[in-house]
Amino acid sequence: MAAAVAAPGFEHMGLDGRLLRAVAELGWATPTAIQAEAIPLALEGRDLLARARTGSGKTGAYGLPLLQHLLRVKEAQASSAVAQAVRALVLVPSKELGQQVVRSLRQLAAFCARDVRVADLCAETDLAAQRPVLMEKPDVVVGTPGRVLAHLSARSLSLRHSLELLVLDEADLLLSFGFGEDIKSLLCHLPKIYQALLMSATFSADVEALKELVLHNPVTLRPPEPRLPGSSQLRQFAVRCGTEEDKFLLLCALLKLRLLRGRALLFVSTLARCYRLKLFLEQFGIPACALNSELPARSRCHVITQFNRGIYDYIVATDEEAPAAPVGQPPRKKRKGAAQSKGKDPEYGVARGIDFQNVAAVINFDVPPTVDSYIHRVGRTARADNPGTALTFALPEEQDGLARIEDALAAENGESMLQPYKFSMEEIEALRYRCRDAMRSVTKQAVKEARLREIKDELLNSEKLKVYFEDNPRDLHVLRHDKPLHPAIVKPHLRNVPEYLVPPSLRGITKPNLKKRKWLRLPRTGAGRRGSSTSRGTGNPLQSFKYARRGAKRPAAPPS
Ligand SMILES: Nc1ncnc2c1ncn2[C@@H]1O[C@H](COP(=O)(O)OP(=O)(O)OP(=O)(O)O)[C@@H](O)[C@H]1O
Repeated sequence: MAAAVAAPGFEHMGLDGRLLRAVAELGWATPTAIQAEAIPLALEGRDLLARARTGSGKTGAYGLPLLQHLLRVKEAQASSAVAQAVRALVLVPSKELGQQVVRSLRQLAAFCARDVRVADLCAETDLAAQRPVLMEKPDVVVGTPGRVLAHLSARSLSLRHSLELLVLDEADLLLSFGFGEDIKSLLCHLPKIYQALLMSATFSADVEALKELVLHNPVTLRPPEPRLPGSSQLRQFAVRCGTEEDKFLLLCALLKLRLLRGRALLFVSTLARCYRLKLFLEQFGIPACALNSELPARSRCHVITQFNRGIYDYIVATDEEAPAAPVGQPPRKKRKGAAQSKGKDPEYGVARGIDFQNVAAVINFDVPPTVDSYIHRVGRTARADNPGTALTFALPEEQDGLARIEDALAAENGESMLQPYKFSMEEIEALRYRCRDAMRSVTKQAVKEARLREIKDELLNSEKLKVYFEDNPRDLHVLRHDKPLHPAIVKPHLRNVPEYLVPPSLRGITKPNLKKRKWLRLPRTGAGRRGSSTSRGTGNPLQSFKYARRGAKRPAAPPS
């Protein structure tokens, strides 16, 4: 993370002591570049348009001045008769991000929780259930534009006389998710004067249009840094695969032979592929959670929370997002109708903004559709100052897409960022037969059945999350989302990899049949998270063939 060296530390920013305590508790020693620039300006009351790379601490950059502002108002409120009111609104593009923002704001407000109340409108409860929360006039409301507008229209929320601060988080995504119209309608419910902060990982023509709508004479912050961390923190590899089978084989070798150390997010292009990959991994006894727009929001958020507690190692995610409208064209119409008719949640978003913790690697099992989508997916690793690795698997027909990404990254960084991942497939040929066997078992029908079963299970889980676990949060860990979805097709022998199938250079070193630990509860403090497994040791989770015996023929390791 690019910390601002010359900039003042948090303690010199004029922040309330309670906020400084929270910052220290989170283990934030110095402000990040964007925080160092944005916080003083926001505290002066300026409108901001801020772009900073993924994982660079944008939430703190707006969260701290927002809370500081509210604390000041509270102080004044104590001495005069100012009424309690909703003074700040944070608009987010997805429920997952909303939940995370609420969590971050509450962490930052941990020592002034009685003074500042944050309401979460992203939970999947219906409008009526959220009304009592809004009647209490929380100081901050966090929600998607659609949900906030619904409350404004139903008059369960009123901002016209009280709003003082508006934040648009992940502004580019708010538009590409089709919230443009909602935002426009929502603006009619706001007062004439308020401070606005617009945060985005990317700047596009759409964001410019939004800037015109909501910002007044803003300061534009664009720290001169590429959108992803440099190669000393984030190693990015392009893996050219000859066939679809090669992709599955390579992934199987990486995970089963423990060539890839640490936890990983695996991104695929479609829902069917999400379940295909999950079922494939199940064949080898590798549990993974699926994360996609078909699953109930409560389950999705629970998966992310549990992953961040260290309970799962792998998530297979589909980030289906509407591609941004071409430059110069108006933002797309909301895709609500189409998405909902297929049972998908238009307010779903995993690749963007979610602060997955301790992700050693992002694997693009399919090449992302756009450069932005690559940036956002890969931005889930190497967050804050942790190291990370990104591997992008590309079939011959995906090479053009990969080349576009390579060119864009090279133009941004002034050098080529994607290194070729030289892997000698011959070394893992012995696993090919098993891999083929597993792929054969994962038929279209099996995928369809797994998908249906998952939705059914997760709807039940979601209900449990609502009615039972809300009252008994200590029992939450018993609800898992990585159980096998189709045990009937699992061939038990595939779970164990006999020694003769292990590449000679790894025999006696890697332990593919060792049972993985089931539970790992990581401490939730900032300091604990930052001293994570990913940041220990060499920092390179691909320790592939580090242990290869001298003289033994070894498959090529990624260049270091
Ligand atoms: N000053 C800081 N020092 C150390 N860690 C920090 C600091 N500020 C934020 N972080 C941590 O960095 C991580 C990323 O922060 P955050 O989610 O705000 O990034 P972001 O810029 O919003 O990313 P994205 O664009 O992907 O949403 C979080 O785990 C957060 O706790």
